[in-house]
Amino acid sequence: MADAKTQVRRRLAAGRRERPAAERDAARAAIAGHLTSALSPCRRVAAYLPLSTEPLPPTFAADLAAVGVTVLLPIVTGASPLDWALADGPVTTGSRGISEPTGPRLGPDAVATCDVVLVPALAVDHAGGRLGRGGGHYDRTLAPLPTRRADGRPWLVAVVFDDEFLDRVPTDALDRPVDAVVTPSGGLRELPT
Ligand SMILES: Nc1nc2c(c(=O)[nH]1)N(C=O)[C@@H](CNc1ccc(C(=O)N[C@@H](CCC(=O)O)C(=O)O)cc1)CN2
Ligand SMILES: Nc1ncnc2c1ncn2[C@@H]1O[C@H](COP(=O)(O)OP(=O)(O)OP(=O)(O)O)[C@@H](O)[C@H]1O
Repeated sequence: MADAKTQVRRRLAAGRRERPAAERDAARAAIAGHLTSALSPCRRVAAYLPLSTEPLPPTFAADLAAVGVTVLLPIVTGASPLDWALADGPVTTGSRGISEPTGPRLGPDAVATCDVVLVPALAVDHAGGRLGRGGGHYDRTLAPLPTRRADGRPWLVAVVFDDEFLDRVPTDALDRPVDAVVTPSGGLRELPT
């Protein structure tokens, strides 16, 4: 029998596939507006190139770079923590249909040098619990960061549609809570983690 996370993931992934394109595009535009104004003062941001169903516009990383932010993008390297490269060069199609940057690899530790990490999620709860796609890529990547923000680590921001910000999502001990969530209608909100 599929575990609790798998069942919730299936439901949320189906919801994303069924979401009308016009609704998705309006949500993407709202999220980009919230994030661009909040993140434009940052020095370095770890973003990602979205899949076709995700609530971030495909141009978001380039748009943020265009306002002077250094933007890093993830590269999947098997079961290791994600590697990173700058968003300023060409992209290629990497593992599982994800677009990946082709520039020099900065190494997994580069994530720690960012002010903010945008974290993809299928859902987030009010305590910062995050449900990802199940690869554990972000959990492994974020695990080495200090637990407390006072110890100097990036702000972790999950990006979801309105109806994916839930009271509770299934989590386990390896799941790293996020510090904030951005939704189209709610904007960028800090979470009590
Ligand atoms: N945009 C984005 N980049 C990311 C992630 C993510 O969730 N979103 N990841 C987070 O860890 C890592 C890649 N992990 C992934 C895990 C599963 C699938 C996946 O299920 N792909 C489907 C196609 C989905 C679609 O088109 O919507 C497939 O292979 O069938 C993709 C990426 C790193 N980069
Ligand atoms: N810090 C870690 N070190 C090693 N393995 C880990 C770590 N965190 C998670 N994993 C493993 O990764 C797999 C997927 O974890 P989980 O279901 O929490 O993924 P997820 O959070 O949905 O995915 P992602 O982080 O890619 O968005 C599990 O087998 C889990 O044991």
